[in-house]
Amino acid sequence: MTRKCVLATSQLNQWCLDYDGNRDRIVEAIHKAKSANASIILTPELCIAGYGLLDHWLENDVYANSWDVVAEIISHNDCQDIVIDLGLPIQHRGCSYNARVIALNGEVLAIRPKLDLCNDGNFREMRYFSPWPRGRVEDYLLPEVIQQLPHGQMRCRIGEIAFEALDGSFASETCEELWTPNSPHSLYSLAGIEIILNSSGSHHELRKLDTRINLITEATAKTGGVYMYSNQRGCDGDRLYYDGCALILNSGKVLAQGSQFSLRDVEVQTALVDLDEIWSFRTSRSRGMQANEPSVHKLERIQVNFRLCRKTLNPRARLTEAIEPRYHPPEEEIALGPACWIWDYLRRSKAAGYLVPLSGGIDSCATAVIVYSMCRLVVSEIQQGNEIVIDDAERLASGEDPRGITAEQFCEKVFTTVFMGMKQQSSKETRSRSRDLATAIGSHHVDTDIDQMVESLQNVVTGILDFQPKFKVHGGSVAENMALQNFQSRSRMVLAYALGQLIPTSRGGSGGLLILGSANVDECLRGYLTKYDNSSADINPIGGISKTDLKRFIGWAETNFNLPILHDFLDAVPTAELEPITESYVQSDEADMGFTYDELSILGRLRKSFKLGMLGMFERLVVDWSDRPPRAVYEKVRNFMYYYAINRHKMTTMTPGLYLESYTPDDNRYDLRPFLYPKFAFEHRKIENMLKKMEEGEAGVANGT
Ligand SMILES: Nc1ncnc2c1ncn2[C@@H]1O[C@H](COP(=O)(O)OP(=O)(O)OC[C@H]2O[C@@H]([n+]3cccc(C(=O)O)c3)[C@H](O)[C@@H]2O)[C@@H](O)[C@H]1O
Ligand SMILES: Nc1ncnc2c1ncn2[C@@H]1O[C@H](COP(=O)(O)OP(=O)(O)OP(=O)(O)O)[C@@H](O)[C@H]1O
Ligand SMILES: NC(=O)CC[C@H](N)C(=O)O
Repeated sequence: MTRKCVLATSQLNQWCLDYDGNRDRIVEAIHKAKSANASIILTPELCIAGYGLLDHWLENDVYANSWDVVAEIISHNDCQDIVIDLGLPIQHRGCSYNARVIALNGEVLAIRPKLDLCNDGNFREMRYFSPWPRGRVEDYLLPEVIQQLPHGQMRCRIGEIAFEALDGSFASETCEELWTPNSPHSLYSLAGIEIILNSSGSHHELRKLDTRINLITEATAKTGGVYMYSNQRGCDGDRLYYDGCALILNSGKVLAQGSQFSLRDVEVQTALVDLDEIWSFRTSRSRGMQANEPSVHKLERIQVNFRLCRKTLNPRARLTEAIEPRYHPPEEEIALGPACWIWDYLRRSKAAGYLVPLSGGIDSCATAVIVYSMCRLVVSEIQQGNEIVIDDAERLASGEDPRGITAEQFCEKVFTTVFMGMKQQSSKETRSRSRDLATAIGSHHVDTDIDQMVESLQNVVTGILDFQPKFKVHGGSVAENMALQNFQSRSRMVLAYALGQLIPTSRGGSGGLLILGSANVDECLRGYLTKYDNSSADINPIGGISKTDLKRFIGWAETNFNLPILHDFLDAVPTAELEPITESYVQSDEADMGFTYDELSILGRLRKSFKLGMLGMFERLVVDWSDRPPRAVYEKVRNFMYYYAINRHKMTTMTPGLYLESYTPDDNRYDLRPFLYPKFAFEHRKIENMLKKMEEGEAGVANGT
């Protein structure tokens, strides 16, 4: 005898507060699962309202609306005869919980609130929800909308509960619970539970997927049993891209894996498993001894009068075989994650397209290539007949049928790039690199100069002050030199917004373009940007990426997107081109900053970690940069911290950027450090004392004393 059953998990592109859309996507997933003969379907964390509601979780409406949607789903014709595990917020006895409703045939079997809330980095669950105490189970009074369903059900159990169906058992754990040292799945496994359902709201970070898959693989390789993982996908209205990747594992082996980056709103993964195999995996004596601990037997179980192993299954059907998990290299993650995020943003904001001020440097080039990547994904989905993408693309193509369109043609419709040069400052190379990139990706390109704008501003200022500022190369002071540079960079921002507002109309369409920013993390931390220049935009797909990773991405795209022009961007010397080019002087970013980009990435990484103050940074780098004299290391740290401190105020105005690492500098949502700093005199004194001892020690070694 075997106990074969089909299990289904899902990844859904939910949108915060889009109750109707979210419900329809959940019902579609349930329909797909049933068509595959599944007996359980798992959905993402808090998927009824969307995971990233943030302070909306404080509104009463959200709780009531979520129950309305539960009632609609569990009484829907397509949602019968299958166990449904749904994510929603719950109010109970004066507290709010992040919870799951487990339902079957129009009845709520129980509610399972989250035990370990996620409160690190950008997660703020403790601001809205209380963690549910382990082991507690009590009665829950169901809302009227459920009481009025045909079952007339008044109450259900709420708490840490497992379920025993007629031929198999299952229990839920929610996202962060998997990431904690004492995960509940260990207890459930010792209690003999065969299927764990993990419903998640987990966002994409570069190089994170292997941590997620390793956690599940190690957990199930040790405990045995099936582990199902469901995750939200897409941009649900904020700075995160949730990266799906729904999984089904059995005892350490991956059976099914959903895509991590795709424009599909609903994806369902299924696997045919034999629950009897789990028993053969769990025969060790040491496990048996632990399973007899009294704590294991306290787990409350709900009896479910339902068979997971459907009689209609073909007895000769093959069990799902193990596969190798798929990981994208980080370069490809940059190409795909931000591209999916900006597609959701574009279709949901109903804007007419994007505009990128293209300078001929790496950062704006990377942003432009991400938009091109979005166009490639859209065209590929159109070719595969994705009706939702076709509808959105049709709107963006001013009503033209997008079937048969190429990525470059679509790019021309939705994407404008603008080179805004200055006659004395801009080189031929940056202008032609920008134009050549635009031609290669197909963007609608504007090549213009801003001399007139800048001169007008300069004339107004000169008139007011009765003073003519000069560049450094013409004998001007530091303040004059800086002001003249900032006239240009801030004028570009004004022109970018003016063009963004009018380009669609001037081309016979309507609406406005969203301006994409392209400030990278390292330059932000150093403050190497002008406040309210093109670093200020509507959204920034590369706001969470370091310069080093961006360069690797451009190298990857050169080959994988067949864009030879990208090689020229990699070879170019980074320059802001804000000072006049003379026979003997060309401005250089690295000379201006006082750091190479590699040094900046290292210093920036230490600042991003939140763990080290100035002293800690010095102590770390004096070891890592052991080939440099300690005083030279100190100078780098001291200068970096000087610029960090005087420029930190700029971070309060950073463009909302996609979080792609466990850090972004933008708008103090992630980085809650202040923006006005003293001069670190205390730290300087301390490090000077340390240096004195180090230098005396080194001199002593050199003298042999
Ligand atoms: N403590 C404080 N709290 C709040 N605001 C403060 C402030 N201190 C200055 N400010 C404000 O900030 C202004 C100064 O900041 P800002 O206007 O940005 O100007 P600032 O930082 O002085 O200069 C811009 C810097 O960015 C560099 N840059 C510009 C453009 C492109 C690139 C490139 O990446 O290639 C580099 C440029 O070389 C220069 O080092 C002040 O005029 C004042 O309004
Ligand atoms: N000549 C230009 N034409 C159009 N946009 C420009 C120009 N110069 C700068 N920008 C815009 O302003 C942003 C900030 O300029 P900055 O010189 O700081 O760029 P950067 O940090 O060197 O990066 P990039 O590699 O994009 O040049 C650029 O990313 C770009 O979007
Ligand atoms: N929603 C959560 O609990 C997130 C948990 C976990 N840190 C993750 O990123 O997947």
